[in-house]
Amino acid sequence: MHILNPQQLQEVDVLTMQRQQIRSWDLMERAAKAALKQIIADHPAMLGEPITILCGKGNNGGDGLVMARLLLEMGQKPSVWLQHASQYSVDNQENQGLLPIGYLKTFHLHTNFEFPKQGLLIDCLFGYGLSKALTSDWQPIIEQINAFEGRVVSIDMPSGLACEGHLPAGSPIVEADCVYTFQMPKLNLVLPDYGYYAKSFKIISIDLDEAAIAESSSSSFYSDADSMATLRKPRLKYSHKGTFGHALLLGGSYGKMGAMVLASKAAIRTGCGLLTAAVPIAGVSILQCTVPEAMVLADTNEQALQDFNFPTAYSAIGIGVGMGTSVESQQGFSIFLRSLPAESKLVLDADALNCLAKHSQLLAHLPKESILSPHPKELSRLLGTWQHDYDKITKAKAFCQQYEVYLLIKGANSLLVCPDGELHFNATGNPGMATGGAGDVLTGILTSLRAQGYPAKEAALLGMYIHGLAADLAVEELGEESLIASDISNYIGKAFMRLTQGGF
Ligand SMILES: NC(=O)C1=CN([C@@H]2O[C@H](COP(=O)(O)OP(=O)(O)OC[C@H]3O[C@@H](n4cnc5c(N)ncnc54)[C@H](OP(=O)(O)O)[C@@H]3O)[C@@H](O)[C@H]2O)[C@@H](O)CC1
Ligand SMILES: [K+]
Repeated sequence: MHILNPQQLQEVDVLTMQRQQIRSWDLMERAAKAALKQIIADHPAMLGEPITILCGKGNNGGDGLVMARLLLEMGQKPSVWLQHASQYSVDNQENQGLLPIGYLKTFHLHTNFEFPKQGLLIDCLFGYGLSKALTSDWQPIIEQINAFEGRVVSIDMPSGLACEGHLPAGSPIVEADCVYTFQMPKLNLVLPDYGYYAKSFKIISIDLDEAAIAESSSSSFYSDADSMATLRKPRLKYSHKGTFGHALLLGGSYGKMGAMVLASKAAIRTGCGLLTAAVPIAGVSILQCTVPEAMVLADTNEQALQDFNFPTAYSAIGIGVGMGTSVESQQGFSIFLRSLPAESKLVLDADALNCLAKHSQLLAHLPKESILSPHPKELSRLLGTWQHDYDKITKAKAFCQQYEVYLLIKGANSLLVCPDGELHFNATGNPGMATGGAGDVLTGILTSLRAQGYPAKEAALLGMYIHGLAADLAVEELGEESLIASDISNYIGKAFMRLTQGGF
C-alpha cells in the first residue's frame, strides 16, 4: 500500500473524480459515511452518549458536517461546532446548508466549549490540508480537546499534525485515541515521534482510483495483508528439504544460549529445509536438547564464539543473537566477515551489529543485500544520534545506499529502509512484543526466508510482517502482558495460514 503526501493525494482525488465521474461532494459523502460507519462499529455505546463534532473551514470540516447530518438522520443530536471564517471550502459551504437552519454553533480561537464530561468528540478541524504546524493561538482550542474526558477520534489526521515533515516541539496537536484515516496511512501516523498523537489508527477505504495511486511517485509504503500475501511462495508438491535451503545461525554465549534456541526454532518454523546452529561448546547440548530438528556445530571456545571456523557454503547465514561482545568474539567475527564470499546472504542482528558499530571499517565487507535488523539503540550505535525521525530516516537511507544493505528498524510499525531509498512500514505487531527474545525470533525468520530463496527485500518485508502477525495472533489467546518470545515462534504457522486466507 502506498503512502502518499498531500500533493499526491490531491492529484489522486482529481483523477478519481474524473475516472469515476463523480463530484468532490460525492467523494466527501462517501468518505464521511465510511468513517462514521466504522466509528459507530467501534463505539456502539456512542449513540446513547453526547457526541461533539468540531469542524474546520476546509474539507476535513466538511466531513464533520456530513457526519453531523447522517447522525441527525439517525435520530442523534450531535453538538456541532464550526470554525468562524470568512471563507469555507465549496463542499464545506454546501454541507453547512444541508443542516437545519441555526443548528451549527460557531467557534473562535478564544471560545470556551464547555464540553460534556463524557461521550465522543470527533475532531474534524484539519486533515491533510494542514500545511505547517498550528500557531500558538490555536493552543486554547487544542488544549480543551486534549482535556476532554471522553474519547477523542480524529478524522484523517489528528488536527495540528501535518501528514509529513517534522513539527517543532510544543506545536498544538490533538491527542487522538484513534485516527480514522482515508485510504492509506499518512507518514506521520507511522513514525514513533508522533505516536503519542495517534495512539491507534484505522484505514477507511474510500475507493480512490487504484491506478492513480499506483502511478504516483511515492517511495513510502505500508505493508498490508494484501501486498504481503502476494510475496509468499507456495510450496510445490514435489519439493524436498533441499528445495528450501540450508540456513546457518551463529551466536550464543554463556548465559545467552536461549537467544540461539529462539532464533533456531523460529527459523525451522518459518520453513527452511535444514538448519545448522553454530555455538560455543557450552551451547551444544542445550541446542541439541531444545531444538532436535537442528544440526549443531561447536566452536573451539567453551563460552563464546571465537574461531568462527565454520563452512560458509550455506543458503543463508544469520549472525549475532546472544553472541556477546567479548574481545575473542569481536576478533573472530571480524575475520569471519572479511572471509565471507561476496554472494553470501547475510542477516545481522544484536551483537553482530554492536561489533560493526565498534569496528566501522568492517561495514565495507558486508555482502551486498545483507539485512541488518537493529532496534533503535543499536541503530544509534551504527548511525550516530539523530534529532528527530526525519533526520534518522535521512541517515538510514544514506547508510543503506552507501553499503547496499537493508536496515530493518524494529519498533511499533517497524521500518525497512532499502538501498534505493524506499521506506516500508510494517502493519502488524503489538506492545506485547516488547519482551526479551522477540528480536532473536525475527532473526530466525529472516534467515530462514533468505535460505528459502526469497530476495532480501521480500524476505525482510514478509519476515517483519509474519513476525508481527504471529505476535498479534498469540496475543489474541494470551494477552499482551503474557506474550513471550517462544509464543511468537509457536504462532508462525498460523500467521502464514492467516496470510494465505487473506486479511487481518
Ligand atoms: N481523498 C481524500 O482523502 C478525501 C479527503 N477528504 C477530506 O478532505 C480533507 C482535506 O481537505 P482540505 O484540503 O480542504 O484541507 P483541510 O485539512 O480541511 O484544511 C484546510 C484548511 O486549513 C487551513 N490551514 C492549513 N494549514 C494551516 C495552518 N498551519 N494554520 C491554520 N490554518 C491552516 C487552510 O487555510 P488556508 O491556509 O488555505 O487559508 C484551509 O482552509 C482530508 O483530510 C479529508 O478529511 C474527503 O472529504 C474527501 C476525500
Ligand atoms: K482531523
